[in-house]
Amino acid sequence: MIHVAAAVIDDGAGNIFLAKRPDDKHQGGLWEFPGGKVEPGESSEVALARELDEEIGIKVNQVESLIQIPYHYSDKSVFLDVFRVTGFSGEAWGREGQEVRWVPLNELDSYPFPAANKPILNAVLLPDKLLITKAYSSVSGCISGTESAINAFSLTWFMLRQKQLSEEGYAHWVRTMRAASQLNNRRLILSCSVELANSLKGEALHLTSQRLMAMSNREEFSGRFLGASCHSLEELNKAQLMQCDYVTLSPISPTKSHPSTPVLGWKAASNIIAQAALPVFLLGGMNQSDLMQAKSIGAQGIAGINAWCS
Ligand SMILES: Nc1nc2c([nH]c(=O)n2[C@H]2C[C@H](O)[C@@H](COP(=O)(O)OP(=O)(O)OP(=O)(O)O)O2)c(=O)[nH]1
Ligand SMILES: [Mg+2]
Repeated sequence: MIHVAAAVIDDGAGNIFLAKRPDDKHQGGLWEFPGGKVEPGESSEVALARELDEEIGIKVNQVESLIQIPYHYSDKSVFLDVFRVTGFSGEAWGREGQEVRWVPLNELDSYPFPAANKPILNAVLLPDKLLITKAYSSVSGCISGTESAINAFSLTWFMLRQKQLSEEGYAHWVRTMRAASQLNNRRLILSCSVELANSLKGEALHLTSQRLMAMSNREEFSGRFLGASCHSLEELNKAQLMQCDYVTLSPISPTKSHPSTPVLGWKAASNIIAQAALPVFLLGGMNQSDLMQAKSIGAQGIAGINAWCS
């Protein structure tokens, strides 16, 4: 297994730094997050700083772990240890003659990357705080409640979970929310059947663990982001088999919405995340103050219904 440290660098204005791999190298001609092999005895962070100096001429002074991905190509196996660079000095350029580019977030998906990079893209495109709507009795109440939580916590994504609604009712709420002024420029994750999500042309769908376990092929969903609720390693493995783009892992701590469900706790969550090569949101009893700890055990971030109440 070749241990590689790679960097997601943003310019603070929503652009990500990419470099093109030379044609004659492994995965040549494809775009990459700059970085390279970790040398024996070197830590990933030290390797990252060395590689970014060598390849793109910047001095890194702050990084945050983003995601770790073991991947088996037919000719070699790599372990990508991916960091978000949160502080650096100097101006990034192609110091080895490679083509480089600052790419807007919404164009990242159109670049050809090595196959191992899909989870990195997902980790970059998904937020670290995810709102799951509580049950509302009217769509107008849902819109105003969701808008105020989104504004109060600067959220960009929300999942519309309304288990009390029929499929018809859910479709009606989605259409109404899409027409609503503030919510239509946030990213909506549907929580419904695959069939309904496809007919609503949803870009993102969250599966219950039952729907996940019943799914037989990723291609059943036609949108970009497929997520699923997981409560165990078995469900996580199924989510990875279905090439899910992210999962939620729950319940981490006791929660108002599921008071009698036994909790996983942080230790078990951390062990499950270590087996995950995709972004994991911790769910259940989470609130804002848990975000740092969640990231420190390798999670993408936190999700919650009651996490976003001031
Ligand atoms: N840097 C980087 N490597 C990636 C990405 N995705 C991916 O599959 N890889 C693979 C390709 C290579 O097999 C390996 C990285 O090796 P590298 O060629 O960058 O190594 P290096 O910078 O130390 O270069 P060299 O001294 O071996 O020429 O990881 C990515 O996004 N960034
Ligand atoms: Mg390299």
